[in-house]
Amino acid sequence: MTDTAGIVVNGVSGRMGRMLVQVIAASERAHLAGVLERPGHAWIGKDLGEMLGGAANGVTVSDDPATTLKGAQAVIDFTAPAASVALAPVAMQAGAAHVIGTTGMTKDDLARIADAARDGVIVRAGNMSLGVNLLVALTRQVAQALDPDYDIEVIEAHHRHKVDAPSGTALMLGQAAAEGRGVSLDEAAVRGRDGITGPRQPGTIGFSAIRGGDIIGEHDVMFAADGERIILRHVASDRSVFARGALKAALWARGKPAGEYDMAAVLGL
Ligand SMILES: NC(=O)C1=CN([C@@H]2O[C@H](COP(=O)(O)OP(=O)(O)OC[C@H]3O[C@@H](n4cnc5c(N)ncnc54)[C@H](O)[C@@H]3O)[C@@H](O)[C@H]2O)C=CC1
Ligand SMILES: O=C(O)C1=N[C@H](C(=O)O)C[C@H](O)C1
Repeated sequence: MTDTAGIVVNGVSGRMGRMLVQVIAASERAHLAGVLERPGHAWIGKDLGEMLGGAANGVTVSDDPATTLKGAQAVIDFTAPAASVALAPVAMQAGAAHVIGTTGMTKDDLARIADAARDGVIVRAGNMSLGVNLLVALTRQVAQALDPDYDIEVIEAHHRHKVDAPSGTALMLGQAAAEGRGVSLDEAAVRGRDGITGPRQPGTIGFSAIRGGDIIGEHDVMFAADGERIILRHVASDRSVFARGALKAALWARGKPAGEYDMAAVLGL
């Protein structure tokens, strides 16, 4: 146990928190060093194994990050923007890497995370899967290769519980398309259309979001021109792809210089 990396999971009762507990349990290189939930959550002070519907496992759910992170290699955090922003300096102070999968951050949230990363290692990505990070690289390459008269549209679909749009992944894909084309995403983005919108403005990058049922996460990048369309697609059929990527990031972070990294760095893409 002691020669494996101690990993703390934040937001342990959530969809990703539960998946991370399973992925860490299956890993030969990591063990669960602690679990966190938000203050006031019904699981605080309870045994994690019992809360998950099984036998007691001796891991108590805490709402005290500073204490729980002592001695841990990393904390993996798929929660909410305010929670991740608040945790970042605490993780840095504890000497733990902070792996952030949380999406829906504002520019101010991102600036605060970048600020915290001056004191330690943060790995942050809107999507931790290998497949999506490859798709990001392909999107940049295709956008660079095509003339600007190929209209770029990013279409994403997620489950009914998702609270942010466009998804973090869609924004990564849009950013890659903008970089490939040599434009600013802030200037090119068109987010959703409704009513008399007028014809499509040349050079824009459109975003559309679908929400429904239990869709785990689907992303298309469409390059549409007169006479043809190219569509790059990723479909996640199991949340373990995100959790495995996050654990890989947590292990990769060991000994890295302070700074904010993305999954392209972790995966060597
Ligand atoms: N980057 C990636 O690969 C992925 C990112 N996500 C993102 O991760 C986030 C969470 O997604 P889900 O697990 O589906 O949501 P969820 O709603 O199922 O879980 C969120 C958990 O965070 C907890 N939480 C909220 N505030 C907290 C605090 N202050 N301290 C500790 N825990 C706190 C909640 O109680 C809940 O258990 C979302 O932003 C989602 O977009 C989800 C999947 C993959
Ligand atoms: O909320 C989710 O579920 C997901 N969120 C991430 C995003 O916003 O892109 C990644 C994945 O698609 C699942």
